[in-house]
Amino acid sequence: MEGGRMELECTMDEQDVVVLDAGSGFLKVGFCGEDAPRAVLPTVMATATADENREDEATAVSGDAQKKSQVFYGDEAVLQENAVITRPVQRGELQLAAAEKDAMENLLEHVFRNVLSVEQEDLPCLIADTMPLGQGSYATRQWMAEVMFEKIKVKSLAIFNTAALSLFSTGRTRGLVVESGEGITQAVPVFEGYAIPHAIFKMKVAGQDITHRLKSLMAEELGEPQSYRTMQAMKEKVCFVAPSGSGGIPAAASDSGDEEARSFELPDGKIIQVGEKIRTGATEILFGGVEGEASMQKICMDAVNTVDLDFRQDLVKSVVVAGGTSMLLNLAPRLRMELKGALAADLSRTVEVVSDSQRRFAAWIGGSMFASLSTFDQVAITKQEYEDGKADVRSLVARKTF
Ligand SMILES: Nc1ncnc2c1ncn2[C@@H]1O[C@H](COP(=O)(O)OP(=O)(O)OP(=O)(O)O)[C@@H](O)[C@H]1O
Repeated sequence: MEGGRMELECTMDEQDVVVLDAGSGFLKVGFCGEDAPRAVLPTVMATATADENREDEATAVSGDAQKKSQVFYGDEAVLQENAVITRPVQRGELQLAAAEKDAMENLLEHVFRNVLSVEQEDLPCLIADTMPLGQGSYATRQWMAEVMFEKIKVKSLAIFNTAALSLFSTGRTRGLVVESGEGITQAVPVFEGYAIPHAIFKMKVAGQDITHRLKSLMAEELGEPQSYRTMQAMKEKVCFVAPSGSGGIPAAASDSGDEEARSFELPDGKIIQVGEKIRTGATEILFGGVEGEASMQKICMDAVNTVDLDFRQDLVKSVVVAGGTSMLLNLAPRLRMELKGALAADLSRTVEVVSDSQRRFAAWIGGSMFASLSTFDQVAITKQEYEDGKADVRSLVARKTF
């Protein structure tokens, strides 16, 4: 290994390993060795009370004999209007309340049975977890292990930190991973493939907050509110990061440039042109301005300042952006500029922000690559180990997840 980069020996195994990354917004799932997830669906379950008079609905009978409830997952779930919506992962953490656990378990069963259409039993599985291994993640990892072995009946299970996997997808083992998804943005120092828990800094400002900010800016502009889904699509199409901060954009922005890049079709068919102030104003919250929350550059600085002096150069040389929100145009150069201005001279000179083309699904892709290696079998918890360690699954996940 040289300078934190390593040779990736992708020794393909014959076996299919299911690779799963369930984020606050989207669940990514597919098979090892593939370069993209087979399916990406909202991490959402909706339970609607069905109209009793409608005979044509496929229903699940609830406890109440009078009522029937219908369950939807993913894209179908977010479209439901009069339904109880459950989002089991919030701000990057699997919620352990009964309703959320129930939703996650059902969602996993749905994914294995209907989305992947695989024989449910006896498949190895790799799960990406946003929370690093440590006290805070033991309970969720224990619950995941129980569900995967007892309900999904996997053959073996490995759980890895998303940041370590994202870094792995770039061929590096040392670096500062800046993950920004739907619910959480975090700066995670990774050393020789391991996330360093005490040096992780987070902020609750990510894709969902940009979407909400855009929603309110557009409601003012159009005089009527648009749905979250519409605003999410608009964000992904027209928003970008101001190269040098909001201060760099003139008050009366010229709105010049590519007309296609700033136009968006509303659900009613009307095509609007979105001004530069809105396109960059919504994303500016990543760099400060949300009360009580840090900025992307602050969490990076905190992470760098928390690790050993010897390791700081390695970190700033490989600041790797990952997650859906890192797809925003100009995010990497802006972060580099902010860090250059904030770091001490010796570190500022070497700072480099890596923005791979596959960054949106970096954690999933890293998982897909790792699960293809022959070492996967050596690190995964086998069904036998789970059965033997059942009395203390917590200590099993503490010992055998990463
Ligand atoms: N091209 C794009 N431009 C801007 N944002 C994008 C783009 N593509 C995806 N996103 C945003 O990325 C977010 C989803 O990213 P990702 O799938 O990494 O999050 P997650 O894993 O569900 O959440 P988290 O990691 O926070 O728990 C959404 O907010 C989505 O709108």
